[in-house]
Amino acid sequence: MTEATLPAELAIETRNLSKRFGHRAAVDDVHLAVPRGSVFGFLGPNGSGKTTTIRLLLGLAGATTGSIRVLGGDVPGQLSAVLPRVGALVEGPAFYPFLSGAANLRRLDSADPHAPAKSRAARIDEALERVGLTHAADKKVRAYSLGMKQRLGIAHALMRPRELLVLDEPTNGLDPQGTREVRSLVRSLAAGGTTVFVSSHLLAEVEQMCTHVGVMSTGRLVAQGTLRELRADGTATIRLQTPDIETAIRVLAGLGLQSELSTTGPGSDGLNLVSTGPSSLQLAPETVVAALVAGGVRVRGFGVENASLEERFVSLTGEGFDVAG
Ligand SMILES: Nc1ncnc2c1ncn2[C@@H]1O[C@H](COP(=O)(O)OP(=O)(O)OP(=O)(O)O)[C@@H](O)[C@H]1O
Repeated sequence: MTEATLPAELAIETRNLSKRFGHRAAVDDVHLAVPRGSVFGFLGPNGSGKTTTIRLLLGLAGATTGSIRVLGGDVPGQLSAVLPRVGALVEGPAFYPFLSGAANLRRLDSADPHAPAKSRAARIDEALERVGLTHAADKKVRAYSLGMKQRLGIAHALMRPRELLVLDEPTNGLDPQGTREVRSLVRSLAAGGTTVFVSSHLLAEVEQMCTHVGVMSTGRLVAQGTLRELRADGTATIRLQTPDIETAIRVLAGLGLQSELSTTGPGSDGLNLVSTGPSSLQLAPETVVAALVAGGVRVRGFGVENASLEERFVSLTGEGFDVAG
């Protein structure tokens, strides 16, 4: 293997990871590969096993079988070396409503034996600034909106330099404004070089925030890769109306498309052809039409449909996703 073909270093890697509750596998033979520097969207419908996987990654629950490496260290074996380098927001931290945001961070940080007391005040200021809460530092948390509380949770995760942030459904329950705040925060953290592993049941959200995606369905990881790779895994469909069926089939085969006659379409007399091929062919309509015309095909009707990411996920999981954010 040459250097260029070596896989990028992984921030998270699991092999054969499974977690059973009684007879039911909440996580079923999952091989996760999260590259360093990625914003990895862990996408799946409710109940598909995302939270359970995250709890395993953080050593909050034990796996039934399989292995986990986080930032190069074994979990749970090397958890004490790994965890200080990981910031996590799982199930939302419990804040005291009668204390200010800054005072809550002080309490949480002083309870952390690894956190140096000397730099505490400066670290709190910096974390609040990174999540855009400096103006509300002295406000009591009971006066915070949900979005502000969520950002305070992320500030807590950022109190010390982190190589990896794990966020479980960070926009759940937020209003559109809070959702936008958290999404833009995730993007800015990633721009600063932190690997972010973020779970979501919203496809649109993952498309907006993430570079990579892993799709969970009933405990199994049914696809993972870059967003671009997953889009390219779909099917492109071309519909053509022409009297020159034989020639058209030949020309389209030359472009990598398989054709069959169709009874539906604009032509009612057997002149409709439906051709399919992988979306990765990235065929532009003008390219296909030009090839047909150059091959002597009389094009009387033509259309291209590329499978959307949503259709791809529905076909993978057998379920619809909420596509709105
Ligand atoms: N402690 C537990 N005991 C028994 N079953 C559990 C336990 N924790 C989770 N499960 C089950 O495992 C499955 C996966 O749950 P999990 O919470 O990981 O899914 P999820 O994708 O995070 O969904 P959600 O977004 O609703 O939290 C579900 O069927 C759930 O009921």
